[in-house]
Amino acid sequence: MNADGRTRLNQTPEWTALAKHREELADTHLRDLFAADPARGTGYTLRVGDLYIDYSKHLVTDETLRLLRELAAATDVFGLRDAMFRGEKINVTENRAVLHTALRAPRDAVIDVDGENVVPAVHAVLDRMSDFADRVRSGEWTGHTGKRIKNVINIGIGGSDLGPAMAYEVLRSFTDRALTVRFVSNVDGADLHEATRDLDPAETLFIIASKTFTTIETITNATSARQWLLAALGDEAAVAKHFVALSTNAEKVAEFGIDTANMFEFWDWVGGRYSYDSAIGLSLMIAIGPDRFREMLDGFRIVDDHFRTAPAEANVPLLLGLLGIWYGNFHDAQSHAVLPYSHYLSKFTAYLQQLDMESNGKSVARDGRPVEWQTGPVVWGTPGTNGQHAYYQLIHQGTKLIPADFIGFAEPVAELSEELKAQHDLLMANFFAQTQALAFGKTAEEVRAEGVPDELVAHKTFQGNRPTTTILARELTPSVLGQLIALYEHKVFVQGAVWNIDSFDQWGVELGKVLAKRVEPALTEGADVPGLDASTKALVAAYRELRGRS
Ligand SMILES: O=P(O)(O)OC[C@H]1O[C@H](O)[C@H](O)[C@@H](O)[C@@H]1O
Repeated sequence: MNADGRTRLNQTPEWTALAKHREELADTHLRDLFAADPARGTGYTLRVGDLYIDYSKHLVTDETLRLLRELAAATDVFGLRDAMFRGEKINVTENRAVLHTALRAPRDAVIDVDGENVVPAVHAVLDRMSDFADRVRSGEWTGHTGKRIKNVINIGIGGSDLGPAMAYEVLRSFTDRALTVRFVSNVDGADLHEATRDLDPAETLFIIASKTFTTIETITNATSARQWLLAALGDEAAVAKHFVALSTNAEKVAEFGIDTANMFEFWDWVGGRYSYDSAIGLSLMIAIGPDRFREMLDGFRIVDDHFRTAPAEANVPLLLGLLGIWYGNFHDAQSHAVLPYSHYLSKFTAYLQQLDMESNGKSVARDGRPVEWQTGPVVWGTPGTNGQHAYYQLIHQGTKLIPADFIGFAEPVAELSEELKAQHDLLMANFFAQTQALAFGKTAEEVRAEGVPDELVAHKTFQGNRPTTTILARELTPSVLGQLIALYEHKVFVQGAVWNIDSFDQWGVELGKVLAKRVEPALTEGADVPGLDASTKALVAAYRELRGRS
């Protein structure tokens, strides 16, 4: 038993049963599974909202799915889910509620944290954001000199960057094209330089996004942005018209010099990587408008409701989470590829990397004891067609098992010309062809039958049996984006619940931050930093020499 009263995961009978079942299936090929069940292609599918989910090309049978659901039941995934939705402090190491779902709750919902209903505050901020976004979009909110705001720059990092940056890209065709919206995250001065070099400060609004408002990269970039603005406008008072803050920390916002009247608030029960549907989404809301932002929230809510109420057999986030566990814990898969067949989803996987890897990249259980089972996978991927001409070789014929999600849309984006829309069928032909090739491969007999010389047969054979999920929707809309993100949020939740880890803290990012602060004086002043190891010391010396400082 654990300190939290739970049997160690890998000692449960459900785990052992899955390990045994895995052995029994060792020689089963997807070709066999499809041959045995002609209805598999339609039977192994689910719908949630506008999403059609095909999981038939997975190395699973009804029995596998039953055993996986038993594991979920034994680990009380739904119990933890209900505790999350109720606002219980399931982020145990930070003693916090986990309530990103409250960010998209309807106005009349009641969700208490420490005896207070948080929903009215959520809607009050959304209303203020909407009002502000409308004023910027209409030109009513002007810069210090009276010029209209034409450029919006979000300065933030991690969860205060990836969400809005990704969603802006995804929903580009819904944005006000007259506005230039950019995202600066890297403390490398080149990032801010490139984002501002062709802009007029008098027309530029900076949105400083930071949950804590202590993140050194963001504060450094925000300070430089203020200097850039003041160098041009020369008046401290200009800051009030060109800087707004998105944060949970009013004190630090005021300390930085932004009037808290220009601050949009969120709360410690919203994790950074779960925050882009909070005030952190302000840049996105300015770009797409409040109505579309709310459509996106509605999309999130569709999947929240589904996750909360659908029975285990039809629960899509549960299914996707369990499939990941099947491969990561019982097939030794180390990574998970997310391969969108949409140019607009180019930053989607980067966003998921933080969502998944910061949440489930843990090696101690909730009781603080080391886990004896694999936890979160390496998540990676880029838009699929480009990947096909680069790394798909390894997915098709390499030695590693890489389960993958394929995400595609039936309709091209509305604003494309007819000629460009005509390319969509070719895009989607690739989409369908790839999962077929991955699942079914090409046997040596088939290769031989094509007249391939004997010495090349092995090279041209595709083993197949590579599992994929296909996620298909009619079109890419704000609602569909919300649905997709909520789907992955809850998938990550399911996996963390089974693994019995805290998916909502991120202590693993702290050490590097502390060391960076300690190392900096060694770079700038040549200070003798105590505790520097021999390798780092030599590297610092080389750096100083290269910069002509020694
Ligand atoms: O929003 P902030 O407080 O500036 O934090 C920005 C990011 O930095 C941290 O180091 C965490 O790893 C992330 O979870 C967070 O999203």
